[in-house]
Amino acid sequence: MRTPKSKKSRMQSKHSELQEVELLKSWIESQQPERGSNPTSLPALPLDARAGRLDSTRFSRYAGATRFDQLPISKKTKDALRQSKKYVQMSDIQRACLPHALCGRDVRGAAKTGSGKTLAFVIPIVEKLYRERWCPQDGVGSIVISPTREIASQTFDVFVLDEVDSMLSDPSFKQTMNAIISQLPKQRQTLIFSATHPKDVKDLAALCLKDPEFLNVHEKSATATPSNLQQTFVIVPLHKKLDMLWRFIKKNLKSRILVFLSTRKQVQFVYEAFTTLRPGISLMALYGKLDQLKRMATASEFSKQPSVLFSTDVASRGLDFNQGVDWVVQPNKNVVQSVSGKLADSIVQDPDLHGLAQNAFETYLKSVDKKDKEIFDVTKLPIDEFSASIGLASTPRIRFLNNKIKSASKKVSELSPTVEPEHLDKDNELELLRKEELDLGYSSDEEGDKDPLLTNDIAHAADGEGRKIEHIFFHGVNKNYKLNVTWLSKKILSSFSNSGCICRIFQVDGPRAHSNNIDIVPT
Ligand SMILES: Nc1ncnc2c1ncn2[C@@H]1O[C@H](COP(=O)(O)OP(=O)(O)OP(=O)(O)O)[C@@H](O)[C@H]1O
Repeated sequence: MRTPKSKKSRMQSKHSELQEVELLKSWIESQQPERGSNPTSLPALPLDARAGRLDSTRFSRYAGATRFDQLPISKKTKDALRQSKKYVQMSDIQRACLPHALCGRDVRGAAKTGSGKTLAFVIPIVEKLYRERWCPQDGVGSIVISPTREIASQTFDVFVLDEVDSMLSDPSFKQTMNAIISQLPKQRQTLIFSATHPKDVKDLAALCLKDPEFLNVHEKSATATPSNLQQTFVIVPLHKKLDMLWRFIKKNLKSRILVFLSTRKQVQFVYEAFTTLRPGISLMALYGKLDQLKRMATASEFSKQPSVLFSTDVASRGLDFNQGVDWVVQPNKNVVQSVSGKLADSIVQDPDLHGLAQNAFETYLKSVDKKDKEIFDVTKLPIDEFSASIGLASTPRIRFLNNKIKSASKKVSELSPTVEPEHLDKDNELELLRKEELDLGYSSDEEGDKDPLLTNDIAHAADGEGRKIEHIFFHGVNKNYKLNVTWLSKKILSSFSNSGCICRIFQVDGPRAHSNNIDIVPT
């Protein structure tokens, strides 16, 4: 137990702190880095160079410092950094930002994720509050806003926005942030940090920074991730994703695998479902609605042992998992085991799991629908296969999706040319399901989103006169989709115009099948 300090020693330490503060203020003031400069481009200070007061009027330069102990920061901070043994040399973003931030300037810092941005703002905050002799009676001295509770700490003299790019991607966060900014005192130091610097970030910086220093230490880098992070991707059809994930986990039972899923309900479902199937590795789940203590315990537990952490994007930025996360991807389509059968069995026995599967299904589709519509089209997803792949016996009816499909079909019929009366054949009117539901008889393992009318992968035959017949089959017709014959003819003509064949189009609608022959005349 530490013995309480006597009044005399408290006075002495207060006196030496005040002296230190005066020294720090003079040092900082006299050696301010040039405005607009990037300290990393200055020559490094010699290793044995003296730091601090050099004589009665001169102080050492701190722009260009490479080590923490060359900076005008308090003994307390230096001791803490030294004790951790880890923090000796500064990272690039720290070398660039700290000299400007320590002399009270607004800073906009951009550097890759994991490059040490946190200390680049924590040290200036702590130091400023120390030099100002800030105490609890003075109220809130600094506010740090981070996108997740895990990395946020509530500390108004210094205002920090960390991971601002990630925060701005959430409209509700943007609103909250604007409300906070409108309440801040005009006199303040503001530091903004991000891994990327899109227009949103620049606009916000223009709004809340005064004469800022912009320090981008990785601007020549093509990516916002560290160069030693190996990135691989595997294209997996939606309905095979769970199988692939299961296989991947089973192959990496000694690893720490962080799995991001689009929604909380998906996390809950995959976590519960895989727990039921017992993969042989400990499983964990992390999402925003979990109690904060549980979230922190989960994140810390994950760092300690081989495990799989299913998470929403609550863990996607700023969380520092001590020992790193391993991930090896070895996709091999032929050996992918199917978990859907096992899942279907589990779901039959467990109504709760059934409810979770339905929620996961619906929220996944909604999450896709929220994405960039030019790239992601929820109506093109193979939803029946997806539903079966997560163990559901029948595809749940999703109202928002049905409405979308209806309006998509309306657009198709509006876009297709008007049918001339003589071409209309009521008996043979074709009904078309939406494009992605067309099935040309590929096995269920076939992937891709092929346009059946443009593919040559169709059955061939010949008619009595030896003319080649191309057969096109449509399956699973949805009554809402009416195909305009003229439109279809044009589409076929564009594909087979030189083939001189007969196109025989089959619509297979349950037990009934209609066919419609269209003669294609060689052009
Ligand atoms: N100068 C340093 N020397 C050694 N380790 C450091 C140094 N600065 C930071 N680190 C360590 O590097 C890791 C990443 O730091 P930090 O979380 O601050 O990065 P970041 O840029 O904020 O990342 P993100 O964008 O993901 O939040 C942490 O484990 C931190 O302790």
